[in-house]
Amino acid sequence: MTQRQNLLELKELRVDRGGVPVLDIPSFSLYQNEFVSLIGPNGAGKSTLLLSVLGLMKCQTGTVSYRGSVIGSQAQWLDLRRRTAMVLQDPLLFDATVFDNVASGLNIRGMGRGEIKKRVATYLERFNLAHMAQRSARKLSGGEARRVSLARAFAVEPEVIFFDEPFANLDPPTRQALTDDMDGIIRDRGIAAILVTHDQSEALRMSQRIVVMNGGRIVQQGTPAEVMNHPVNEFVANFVGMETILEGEVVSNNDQQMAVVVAGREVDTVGDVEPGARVYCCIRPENVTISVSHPDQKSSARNLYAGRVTDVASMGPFLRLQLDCGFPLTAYVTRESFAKLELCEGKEVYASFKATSVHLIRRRAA
Ligand SMILES: Nc1ncnc2c1ncn2[C@@H]1O[C@H](COP(=O)(O)OP(=O)(O)OP(=O)(O)O)[C@@H](O)[C@H]1O
Repeated sequence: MTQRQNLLELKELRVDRGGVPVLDIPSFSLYQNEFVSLIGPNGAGKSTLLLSVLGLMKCQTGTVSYRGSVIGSQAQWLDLRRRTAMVLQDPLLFDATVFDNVASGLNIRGMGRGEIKKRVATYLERFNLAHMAQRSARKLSGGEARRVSLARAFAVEPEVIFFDEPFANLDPPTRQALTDDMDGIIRDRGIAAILVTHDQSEALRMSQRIVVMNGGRIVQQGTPAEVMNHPVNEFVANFVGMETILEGEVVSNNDQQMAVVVAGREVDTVGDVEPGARVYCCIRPENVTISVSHPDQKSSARNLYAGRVTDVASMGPFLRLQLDCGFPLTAYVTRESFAKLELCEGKEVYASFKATSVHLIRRRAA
């Protein structure tokens, strides 16, 4: 197997703000072509981490390395910033035309006029802004302003891009369209990215790795399925909401009645994704029904699996069951049902859920 190339590396990074420690990262790496999402509650240190990576925040200790070299001098920080781009929640556009805003990063980098014109035209086109190139950036809607800010960031053709909540407060269709555009460019150009987001489905859809932060520390990191299905502690479990997230591949779609293969088993779902696509099937634990004998034919649940209880944990009025059905599945049962069904660890059960209970998210290519 080829070794993944380490692009950006943080070591022993500690940051204080207002005299209070807010970031403590013993080590963190971003690899070539990798898309990482940072999630965590307000004040977890996500934005501070992005600012520190670019040398925009004074660190008490620690190093930032890029392509194996520790960044030390001002010239090295400047070089790192020129190889990267950052998109913030507030688009922060200049009082100038859309064209001039998209060109601004290229002007700073000293690119020739002819080349700037060509480059800006390409990115205006990609973000569907060509028709408003001469409009004042001050007269744009929120969604249009975000497009300009994305076009400006991508126009410098960065090696790494950082996003700090770039789509917050946008309506879902606009958000979806922008993430699709952004995802396309990131893949085409092999750009590495770190996204700070409060939208977990966005993190699932876009990322190869999710990093969960709390109190200035990384509390868990892994593939979306690892983090969602195997939270390392109660904080992560509560924060991610403990859905079951299964990696699968669509094998058929007949009029939106779809079948997805997960760990060799078929899961029926409803949606519109083409066969061959890689997806996540997300199933909320409250939508899984448990029985100890084979349910009768009248059940409307299309998905039925024999499985075994592997773990039982208390969740307030419910008990949370971890099941092994050939794939991991989480279910909630009331204490009353738990007693009535005589459930316990090791018990053989049947788990069922409706096709409409499966929420599908398309996976990014690895
Ligand atoms: N200008 C500042 N001065 C002092 N402390 C600050 C300042 N900005 C942020 N902090 C503190 O630093 C810590 C980390 O904040 P940061 O903005 O990095 O968190 P975050 O995870 O990005 O939060 P959010 O999701 O709310 O944007 C918090 O405790 C915050 O109160």
